Amino acid sequence: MTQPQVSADPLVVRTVPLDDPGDLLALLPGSATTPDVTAWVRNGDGLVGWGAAAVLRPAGADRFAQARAWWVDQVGTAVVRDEVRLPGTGLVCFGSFAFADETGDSVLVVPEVVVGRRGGRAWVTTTSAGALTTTPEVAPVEPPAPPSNVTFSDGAMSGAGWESVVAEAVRRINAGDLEKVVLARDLVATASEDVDVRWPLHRLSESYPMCWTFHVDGLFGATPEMLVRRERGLVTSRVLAGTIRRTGDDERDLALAATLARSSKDLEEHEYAVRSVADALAPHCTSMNVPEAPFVLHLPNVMHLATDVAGVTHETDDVASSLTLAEALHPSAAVGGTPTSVARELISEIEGMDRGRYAGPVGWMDAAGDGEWGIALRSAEIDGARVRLFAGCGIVADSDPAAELAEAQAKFVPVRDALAGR
Ligand SMILES: C=C(O[C@@H]1C=C(C(=O)O)C=C[C@H]1O)C(=O)O
Repeated sequence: MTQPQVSADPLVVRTVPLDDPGDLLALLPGSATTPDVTAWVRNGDGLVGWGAAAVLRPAGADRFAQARAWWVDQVGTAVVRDEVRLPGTGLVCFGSFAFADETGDSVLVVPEVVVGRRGGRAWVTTTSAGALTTTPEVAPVEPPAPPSNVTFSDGAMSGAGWESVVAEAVRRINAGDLEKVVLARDLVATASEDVDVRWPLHRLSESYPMCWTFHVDGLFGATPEMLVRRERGLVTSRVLAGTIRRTGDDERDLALAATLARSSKDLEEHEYAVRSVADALAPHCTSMNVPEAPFVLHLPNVMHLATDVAGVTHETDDVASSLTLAEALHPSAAVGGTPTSVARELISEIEGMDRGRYAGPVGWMDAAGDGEWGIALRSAEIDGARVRLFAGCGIVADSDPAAELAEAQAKFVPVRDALAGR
């Protein structure tokens, strides 16, 4: 296990207002010189960062507890001057957590520079251990180069191999072992040179502006699913489960959306996911609103059944509150299954790969306990010239392996396209 790194000096943090810096992603410096660029952007708003003033690499079943303890320590010792005072100003960290308890490393990073924008207001935060640094100039840099000569190949399993794993899961469900399990597969993209993560980030945020485009320590993607957002006591979660592929023909897609909203298989799968989120949030909330029926979320590649769950939390003195909630929710039935423990065991028994940080919480938090933790979906892990893409599907009693494979293919599309040149 990687030992947690604790910086000895307290963090010195300063946030000042900024004139509109334009496209946040265009500010990220070249990844060859600054590998630690971080991003969390949706519809043009969000946070981007670079450099690492403090880093923690927790692992194992208590990775969230380690992360919380570290954050409580950082918040308790940091010297902060915040002239903007919005969620995401002052001391902030980005994080990305392993899906499983047994495998994979997680990471939390406090960037040296964070630039944020929210509702027409922008700011820059500088953080360093021990001494105050000067506020850097914030300006767009040279755009990144596209990945070169990208080829794709199967990851741990071929499509046919994965279909037989799905068929095995359907057998287990019909034997009464569990109700739902989410199974994923990976795909490997290989380029002829190291991939600059800023390229796919730009492409993803352009093509999927309604999703949260993220990058933390090599894991990037554009997720449509918000595990939990906490903002001044208001807690929200966007639950997705139940998917249909788009055809590109708007009229036909509308008809398909109506079919999705009536499909008992998809409604059942969705219900498990909503229930798992509502049950996990309930102990942390004084009041909650769980809509009775889902809406259909239209994305360029797929449509999902979606439910926005909202609640009010009474846990106002927890500086890691958003992470406490993310831990309580992970893994929801949207990425694990029902019952959770049986589904987790089945995933590690038959999926045949390590998910790493795919399908784990990814996002940011500040020193007030506010933050946003998405589920790292439509994502990939970048390692030099090699990029590992992930996609998964919820399997229930009447799932068809071939249809699930096609659904997984559709979920690879965002990152696949983002790795292509223009
Ligand atoms: C597991 C993934 O997606 C999840 C599974 C869904 C489904 O099975 O219908 C829909 C949205 C996500 O909650 C993925 O994108 O990899």
